[in-house]
Amino acid sequence: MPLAAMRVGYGSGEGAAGADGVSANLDESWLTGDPPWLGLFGRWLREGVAAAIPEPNAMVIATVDAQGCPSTRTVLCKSVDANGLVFFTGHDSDKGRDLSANPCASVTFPWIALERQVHFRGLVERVSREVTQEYWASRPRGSQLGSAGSFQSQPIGSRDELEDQARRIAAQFGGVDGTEAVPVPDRWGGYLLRPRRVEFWQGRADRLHNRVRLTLDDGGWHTVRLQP
Ligand SMILES: Cc1cc2nc3c(=O)[nH]c(=O)nc-3n(C[C@H](O)[C@H](O)[C@H](O)COP(=O)(O)O)c2cc1C
Ligand SMILES: Cc1ncc(COP(=O)(O)O)c(C=O)c1O
Repeated sequence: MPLAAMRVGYGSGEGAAGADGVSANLDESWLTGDPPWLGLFGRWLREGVAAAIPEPNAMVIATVDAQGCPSTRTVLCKSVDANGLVFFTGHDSDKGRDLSANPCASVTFPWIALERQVHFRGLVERVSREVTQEYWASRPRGSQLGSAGSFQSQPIGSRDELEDQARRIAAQFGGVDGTEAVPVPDRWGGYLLRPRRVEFWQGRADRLHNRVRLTLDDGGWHTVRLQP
């Protein structure tokens, strides 16, 4: 089928895997909690988990380099609370360098199977070393060794070289089957995105979608409905 002819209609509820609130129109009254995005975001995330969509906590994050050029890639959101969204990555990666130059990011949860997306934008800061260490300790040993064995976003000559490097570094900590703790590399850690703008999007028929945006200013959170 030609790309130009590929399209899916929204708003029938059929693609939505039984999630609540799909047939009803997204309404400002759904915004509950403090901050007011928290309740609905938590509900949609839980519905994504219940609907077994792949990696419901995956979010596409855009960062901007010192020249003002954006880049996007996917990361996993590892916690959410009233302060914002936490993810973990390499400080020397492209995104880590972008965030040092320009500590602002935008993320999208593309829950297409549920006919929904949520966008966040805000300032990003590093979490404390204690928070990073606690999350690191919860990761499988293989993932710890994978992160320790990779200098994220640096070039490497071949797959074999990457595997040799990872094996060498794993051996320093007793190897894949060892029991010696793998320390968190200094170059790896968590970031907190503190939202100042959040948009909930719900697909509807004939591209007449629902969009509700919340914005934080000195007076608190304001809600506005946007045209699709
Ligand atoms: C579903 C999925 C989840 C990912 N989660 C993470 C993550 O949590 N942290 C991370 O550093 N990279 C993650 N990655 C890899 C990134 O997308 C990316 O390739 C990497 O962070 C390097 O990005 P950069 O060079 O733009 O900094 C994930 C990739 C996918 C497809
Ligand atoms: C390179 C990389 N780092 C970190 C993560 C985050 O996941 P986890 O901490 O669950 O390993 C991922 C997930 O895909 C990843 O690909």
